Amino acid sequence: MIYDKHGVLQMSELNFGSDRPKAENPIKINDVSLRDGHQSLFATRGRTEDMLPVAEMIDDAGYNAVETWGGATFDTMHRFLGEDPWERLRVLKKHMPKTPFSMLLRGQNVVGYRNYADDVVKAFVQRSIDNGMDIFRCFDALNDFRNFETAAKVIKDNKKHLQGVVCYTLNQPRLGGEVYNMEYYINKVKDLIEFGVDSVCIKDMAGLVAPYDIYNLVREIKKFTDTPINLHTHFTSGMGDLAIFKAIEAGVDIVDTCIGPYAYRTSHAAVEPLIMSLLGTNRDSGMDINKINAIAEEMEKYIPKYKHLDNNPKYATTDINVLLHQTPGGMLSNLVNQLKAMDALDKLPEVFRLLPKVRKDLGNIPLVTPTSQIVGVQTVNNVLFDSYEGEYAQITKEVKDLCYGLYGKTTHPINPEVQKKALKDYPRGEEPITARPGSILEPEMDEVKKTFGDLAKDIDDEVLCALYPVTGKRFLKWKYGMEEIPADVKAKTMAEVEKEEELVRKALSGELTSKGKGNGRELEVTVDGETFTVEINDPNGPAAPQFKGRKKKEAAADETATGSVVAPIPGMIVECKVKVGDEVKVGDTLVVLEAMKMMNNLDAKAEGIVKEIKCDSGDSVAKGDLLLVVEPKA
Ligand SMILES: O=C(O)CCCC[C@@H]1SC[C@@H]2NC(=O)N[C@@H]21
Repeated sequence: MIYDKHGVLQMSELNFGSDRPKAENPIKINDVSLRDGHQSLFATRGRTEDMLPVAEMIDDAGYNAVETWGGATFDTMHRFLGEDPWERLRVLKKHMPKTPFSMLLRGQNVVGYRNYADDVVKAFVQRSIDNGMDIFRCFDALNDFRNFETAAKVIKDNKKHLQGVVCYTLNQPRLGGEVYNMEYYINKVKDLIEFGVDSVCIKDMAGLVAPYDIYNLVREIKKFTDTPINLHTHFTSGMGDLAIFKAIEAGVDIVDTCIGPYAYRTSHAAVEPLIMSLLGTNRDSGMDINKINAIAEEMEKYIPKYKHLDNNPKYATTDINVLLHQTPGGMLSNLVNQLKAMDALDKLPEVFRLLPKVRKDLGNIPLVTPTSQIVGVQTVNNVLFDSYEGEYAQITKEVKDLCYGLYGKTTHPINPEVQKKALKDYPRGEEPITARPGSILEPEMDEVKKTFGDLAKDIDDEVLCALYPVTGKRFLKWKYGMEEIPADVKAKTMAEVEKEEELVRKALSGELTSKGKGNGRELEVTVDGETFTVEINDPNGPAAPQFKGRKKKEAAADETATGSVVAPIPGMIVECKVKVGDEVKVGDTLVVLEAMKMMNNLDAKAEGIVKEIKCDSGDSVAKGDLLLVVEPKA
């Protein structure tokens, strides 16, 4: 008896434990907290040390699989956290030997933002397997499955699980093109099955799928295949839980969830209500809610370390606007941060307004890493540079590559005018290719070995450098003690986090004096001899104050001097292409600047001789920083 005579639910009567009768067709549940959960909520900054306390508990909870790696984790770990991504995989595997590990692999883009050569893809997948990976959720941002071929072969040769992904997106009716419909998705699923995948994932990376749409889609798929179907959706619009429920009703086999503290907003449905909602039904997961609850309570303890990374200033946990701009959560927070750094946050509405147009220009592609980044950043460039140089004045290298066909086949043809502009003087030629991109890319691993020499001590180091040459090199110097890990990269203890929170509290209550950043929103405070900058958000507003870290001295840029080349946007110097004394002509590339993961060539605007160089590979630069001086020809 679950209800008493008044119809009131008697919780004590429910058998919450995993010893309850097994359901007819139990839903299989994945946990994605340790990868997509913190990627979606906390800019992928989750540290291994905060995963270990729950690792064994998660391993014991009866999940189908646990997503521990891939996506943006590889990038953020070595770049921002000073952590070796391979080591995380090994350590987690030691603590979680029972549950299969799953990773998000961006097909030929691996865990980066461009298509890599086949030898890099092979080496990466092989080392992932050797280090403990079991299930490869393999996707391509254009749904061009030729980009799976190289990775799939290694996965299959090693008898690991290949989960093929169809990226789910919506039409933008205002802009025409009704391509993303039932027929499209059914054909894509059929293509995957023919490809030989072990399971299929419908990946709704932005949280767009409506409950009845997924219901109908799963029903249709179930008519022609027994291949297990996995739904991955985000909560963002608020439809996530409803979509999962309808998919379960339609017979979906596996769903992705997060544990409470890492769930909702731009992340995923929480596992707890799902387990409870299905209890006693034919799709009961069989999982023990008490075990999950214990994990949630442990995870809560570490949230103070990450709360400041949650950029959402709103009280609402849902955002229906995502159905219009369709930008995945991970990309949204990136856009906001970058516009902030450029003092251009007021341009965000304009970026959202133009984003669908840029998406259409670039072939009406799904927006998922790296295309979300490529389209988002190009839109930012169009907004910021448009006023004085016309649309597409600063085209990123990745847009040029996309126009050339280096990412694969776009859903619709690219706007010919944009394509022509992008491919002007493109080094591989001005005529786009139609072949599988990997088939024309020259091998890269030998060059990596030569370039990094003794610094890369093993194949894992080499693969890291192949994927991320500049930040990879910097990371290896930290790893082998050749350079000190900067303070803002090092992990903070809970005591330090608490001290920072205390500082912010004091700053807000007026106990600390402002050293006047002018606008009254930043305070410089000294505690125990250390100087900190504390950014104060509107104390009356809903957002928490943000701790910004140790104050850095920055040289003022000489923006006015003739021949000065300054950073037009903040970013990181990848390469300075010239040296002092070089003669340059208009259009010659002087510097390659990475901004928001995209490469921008900064070209000479006038003829002259390079007089001074003020930047080096790996330098972080702010907007307006002086990079070099070119003395104009008389
Ligand atoms: O924080 C960083 O700088 C690293 C990640 C940046 C890009 C992420 S990757 C996942 C998400 N999707 C995108 O297109 N961009 C973000």
